[in-house]
Amino acid sequence: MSEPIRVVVTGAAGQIAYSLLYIIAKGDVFGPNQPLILHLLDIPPMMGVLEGVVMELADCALPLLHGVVPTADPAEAFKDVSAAFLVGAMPRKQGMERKDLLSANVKIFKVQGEALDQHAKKDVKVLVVGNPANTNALVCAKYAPSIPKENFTAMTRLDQNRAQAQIAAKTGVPVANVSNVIIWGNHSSTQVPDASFAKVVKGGKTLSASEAVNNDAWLQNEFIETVQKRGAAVIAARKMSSAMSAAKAAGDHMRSWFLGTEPGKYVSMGVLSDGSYDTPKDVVFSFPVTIENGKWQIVKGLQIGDHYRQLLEATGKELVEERAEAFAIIEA
Ligand SMILES: NC(=O)c1ccc[n+]([C@@H]2O[C@H](COP(=O)([O-])OP(=O)(O)OC[C@H]3O[C@@H](n4cnc5c(N)ncnc54)[C@H](O)[C@@H]3O)[C@@H](O)[C@H]2O)c1
Ligand SMILES: O=C(O)CC[C@H](O)C(=O)O
Repeated sequence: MSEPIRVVVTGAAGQIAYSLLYIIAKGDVFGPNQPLILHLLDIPPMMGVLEGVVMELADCALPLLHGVVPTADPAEAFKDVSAAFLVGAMPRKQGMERKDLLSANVKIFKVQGEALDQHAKKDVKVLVVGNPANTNALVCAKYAPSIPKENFTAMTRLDQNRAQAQIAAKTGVPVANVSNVIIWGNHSSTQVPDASFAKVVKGGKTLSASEAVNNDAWLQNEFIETVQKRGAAVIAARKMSSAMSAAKAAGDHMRSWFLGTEPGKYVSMGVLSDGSYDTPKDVVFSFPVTIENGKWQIVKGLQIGDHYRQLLEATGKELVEERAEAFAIIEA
């Protein structure tokens, strides 16, 4: 068995962390032979709640969990970590606009970028879950200049999982039989769920999603809207933001990053745009990626249809606007 790695989860006393910590500590993310020391960061008023979470982690009696460090001090939380799940931020509640989150949350990611820069391992892999996730990841990367920019990513895996689940339900196959659905752009209602290159295994055959669904109008309209609005639908029903599914997706994202993608398959991640597919550069944009040896690469050369091209433009425009707003707030 290898030496334990240090993994930080911020917002550790919150909803998403409550599911995520168990997923990580039982070995679903870094593999069954990788022991861990979990660093749990939250704000001072939440230290009592965090104590309860620490008790429960102990009571789970998980063999891979070699230590737990609960703290309200970012320097201690980020010390020597190899992986960072940045969950801690305010979630949107009913009646709040997504833009309200920008002013509430963006400064957290400046502080945490600086703390990562000073205290984390230089090859730390950072996943931003806290919303607005793409722009928060951009801010975090900017304030951690000693860590490579490609080590900062934002979560669109929940959108990918939602899209896969919609296609599985429509075609009557288990969700694992659906692959290569793409999420382009921002983790917001402008995101572009795109099944043009998706595959569905049905009746022993591998089909395109278009063949399997046999309803392109559904794929180009209702499917896209359902996935774009799924987070809001969960908030309306639960009166709280998605948590169990968000935790599962965070685990999936980091697992793919550490352990790689399967041959012929790709996953979607918010990464710093290099301008591929005519997207704006220097925003964190979700692309399809393949991953090998801990390094992601944008899948190139896909032929994007006109319908999707226009949607990609709109989500890119939103990210450019968010970037301007975020840095205006930070620099004010
Ligand atoms: N990217 C996605 O797909 C996705 C999906 C679901 C939720 N989210 C976002 O994840 C975030 C967390 O959601 P939640 O439901 O767990 O919220 P929550 O309110 O239950 O928990 C958030 C926790 O973060 C803590 N926190 C606040 N500021 C902090 C700071 N500076 N440092 C450390 N901890 C801090 C809070 O005290 C709280 O315990 C929200 O912004 C939500 O919108 C993203
Ligand atoms: O605030 C929202 O609209 C979405 C919350 C969360 O990011 C989700 O996708 O479930």
